[in-house]
Amino acid sequence: MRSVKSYQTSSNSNLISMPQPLTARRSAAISGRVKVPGDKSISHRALILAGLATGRTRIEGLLEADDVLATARAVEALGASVVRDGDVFEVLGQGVGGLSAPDGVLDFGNSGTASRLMLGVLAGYPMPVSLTGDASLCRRPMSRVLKPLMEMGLLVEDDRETLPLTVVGTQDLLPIVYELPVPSAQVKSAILLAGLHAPGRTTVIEPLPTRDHTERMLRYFGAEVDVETRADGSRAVTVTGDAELRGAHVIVPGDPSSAAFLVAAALICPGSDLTIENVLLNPTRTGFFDTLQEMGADIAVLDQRDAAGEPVGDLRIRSSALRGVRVPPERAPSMIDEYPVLAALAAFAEGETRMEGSAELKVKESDRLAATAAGLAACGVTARIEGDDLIVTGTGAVRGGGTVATEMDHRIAMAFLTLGLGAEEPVAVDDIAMIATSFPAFVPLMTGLGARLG
Ligand SMILES: O=C(O)C1=C[C@@H](OP(=O)(O)O)[C@@H](O)[C@H](O)C1
Ligand SMILES: C=C(OP(=O)(O)O)C(=O)O
Repeated sequence: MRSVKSYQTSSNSNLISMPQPLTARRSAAISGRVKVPGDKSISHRALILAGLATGRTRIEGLLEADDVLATARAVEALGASVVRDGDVFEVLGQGVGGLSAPDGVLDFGNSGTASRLMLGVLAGYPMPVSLTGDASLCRRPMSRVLKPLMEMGLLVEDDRETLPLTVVGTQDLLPIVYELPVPSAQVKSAILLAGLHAPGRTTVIEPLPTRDHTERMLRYFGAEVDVETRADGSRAVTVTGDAELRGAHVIVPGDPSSAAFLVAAALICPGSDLTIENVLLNPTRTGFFDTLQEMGADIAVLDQRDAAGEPVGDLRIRSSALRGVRVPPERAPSMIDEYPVLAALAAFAEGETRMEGSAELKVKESDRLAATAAGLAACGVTARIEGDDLIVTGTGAVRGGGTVATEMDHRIAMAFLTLGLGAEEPVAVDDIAMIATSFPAFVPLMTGLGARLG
């Protein structure tokens, strides 16, 4: 058994390291049968709920990437124990309300999800806790979670709205009804986690459905959660407070946001025939696959099944000629992390792809609208930003030949390495270090399937 405290990660140390550039070259078929690592969103939630549960939780398939290890360390720093036993992570939780003050600052590295969800947890504890992150995370907006949590009773020192910050929670949290001003599963989840400590019912109203892993997993651990879907498609999610969570057995399915890069590579490299096993197919996460099917992609879903409360299946992808499409704004939450790789694919399609209503992309690890448009321009692809929309003009072929600035963003790095596998000239990215935040095995896994990366 090994405690997570002994895991060293590359991104959250804030050490200045040398950039690690990498080049992608035009590749032949991407073929074989693979599994992608565990879903990042579900992995964060499994660790957090396990820490808040009484008794032992066993987590199979946890994503071992820097973002998730930041959550694991925070859960440990707050008094739960997290140990690895072979392929399974075992968490001994302290119960809702049973966590204790950490010795030092909680460092969330590059992870928006870890920091925002933990702010929701900390709202219920009357103790000062300081949170920080890397340069990218310290630029990202925290007011979106602090505002509702302050309505519930959280205090924030110095009125700060970005990390680093110090917060003090309370045992007397107020339950609230809160309508999300931005479609964000992180904000919804932070409020629901705080609601576990509040007496009565805490409700989050979401005009557009966002990923619902927190709701599903709260129920799985024994909390009372009601979801009402209204005629206009909005959802009211209510958690009943003073909840008790019981340790559970969680099985984390493969991450569709990581699978997206493999799918894209198989679509653009001629002669590919790739099967990805055990991919999470929760409908709040499948907007990318739906869009690809509209673009003419040959993707078959095989053997749909249930894995501990989440739908999963195997995907078989064969290389395909793609056509440009309009991606409507209401689809954005179900594919929010897949826009950079969709934009890369759109470059290989015939005709224009309009990705509408992508404002949230501006506040991710980088401004992904700007970084994607700049990367496409560096590769000779015509793309423009109109307001919150990204428009890519595909011609069926990509020149490549450029160096892409990844802006400390793992998804920009992986999207442009993928694009390079189909481009005429090699495509370099300036730094692959941040890939470790979500998909550390990306390069060896892709290389094993036939990708020319080096
Ligand atoms: O709740 C989650 O696990 C996530 C929600 C999304 O962020 P927002 O809530 O900011 O949209 C997504 O971009 C992120 O990668 C993971
Ligand atoms: C946006 C992402 O993650 P987070 O918000 O957790 O940093 C992502 O993984 O693309």
